[in-house]
Amino acid sequence: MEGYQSGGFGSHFATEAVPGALPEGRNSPQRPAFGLYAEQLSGTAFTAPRHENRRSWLYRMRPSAEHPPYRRYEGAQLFAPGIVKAPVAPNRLRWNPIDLPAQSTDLIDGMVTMMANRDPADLTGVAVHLYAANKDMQHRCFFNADGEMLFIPEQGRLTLYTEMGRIDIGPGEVALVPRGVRFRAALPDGKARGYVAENHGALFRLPELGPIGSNGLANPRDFLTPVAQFEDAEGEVELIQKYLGSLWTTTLDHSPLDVVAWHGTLAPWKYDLSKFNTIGTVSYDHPDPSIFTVLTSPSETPGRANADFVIFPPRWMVAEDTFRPPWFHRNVMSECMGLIHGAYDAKADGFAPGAMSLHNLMAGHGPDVASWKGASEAELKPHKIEGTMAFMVESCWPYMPTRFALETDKLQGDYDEAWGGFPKARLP
Ligand SMILES: O=C(O)Cc1cc(O)ccc1O
Ligand SMILES: [Fe+2]
Repeated sequence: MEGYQSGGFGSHFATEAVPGALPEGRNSPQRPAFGLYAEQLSGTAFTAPRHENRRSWLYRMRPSAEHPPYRRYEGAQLFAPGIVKAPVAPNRLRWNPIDLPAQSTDLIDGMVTMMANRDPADLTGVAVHLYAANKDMQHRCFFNADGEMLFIPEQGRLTLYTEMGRIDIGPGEVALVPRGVRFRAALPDGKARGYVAENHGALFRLPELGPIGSNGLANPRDFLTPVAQFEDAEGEVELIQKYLGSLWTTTLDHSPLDVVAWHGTLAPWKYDLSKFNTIGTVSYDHPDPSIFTVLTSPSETPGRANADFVIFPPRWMVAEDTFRPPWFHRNVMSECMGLIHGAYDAKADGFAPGAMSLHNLMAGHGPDVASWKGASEAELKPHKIEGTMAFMVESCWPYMPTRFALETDKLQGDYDEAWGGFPKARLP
């Protein structure tokens, strides 16, 4: 845990990389130490209720206001290309994993937007991207004005050098970079592949626990926030941002990762999914997957999430007289799924690590024929599902796939066959 603060999800953190850099007793002294510039970074409206209010104060070597105008960024052709305007077919979709790039490609140029819903300017909705990269971001940084980014690695570690400190994650861990926070990514394994959920709406938070009580699911203290770490670097640095759905670039004469100290409640973090306290039935029936919610972004309608980040971790299955895998269902919410490793208990075939699926609202789905048959005939002993980690980004807004998602040869043309050939029920 060296290099991280474990004060708990959403805590008020305080950290300085140089002793004396963080002001005491006020946010904006007349002359901050060492000539640093004080800057407030808001994650919620100034007037958001206190328990939801998130902001941090950054003490940096130059104000981030000092930059030339942005112009359109012409790289990363598959990142935020805009959503196809054509009517969206009500079909279930599934994609094989994307290839690692043949040319040298960093995280930003290796981003591939698969689907999104709502316009980022509506301050709601979510976009889901894949990434595949084989090069560190060199002399360039990125930030997302459209939302917070949840990184979900599937292959290869990521080192995220952010304005607010450094985060190292690998497959099985996730990391969040708040809206607006600049970062660059290095790939310690030389290559990396994974998923990103980009949330334009209310900030991800831990779900209410209701009758579960005061412990369980993702426990607040397992979220790790970096300590301040900065770069005092002159020389050209390209700064790219995603803003209202498109990419923009400008050139600075220094690294924007020059925050020497910061304090506040808006901060990046990482979380090891193996720490999730998974709760399930110890009697009968398969509970709704909301019981596996790691993070939720509420919409304005109570109980109806703008985005839920849900995982399907290793767990004991003990339910008696129960069809144990996910049941057949039609959901008013829309479900985008991915797989980090292992196999998913509702899909015997065709859903490999790195793959993605989309079951939009009212699409009938559930176990494929082989999973249904296996689970219907299985002897119901206690059984441990091991070595797996699938996830879902569930949203109340139906997803629109991008043109790439609809045209790529990774799209499985035969996905509907997963549910072909169920034997008809025989009535007495
Ligand atoms: O469709 C899926 O595989 C995800 C899912 C899992 C589950 O256990 C119950 C409902 C659900 O949508
Ligand atoms: Fe589902």
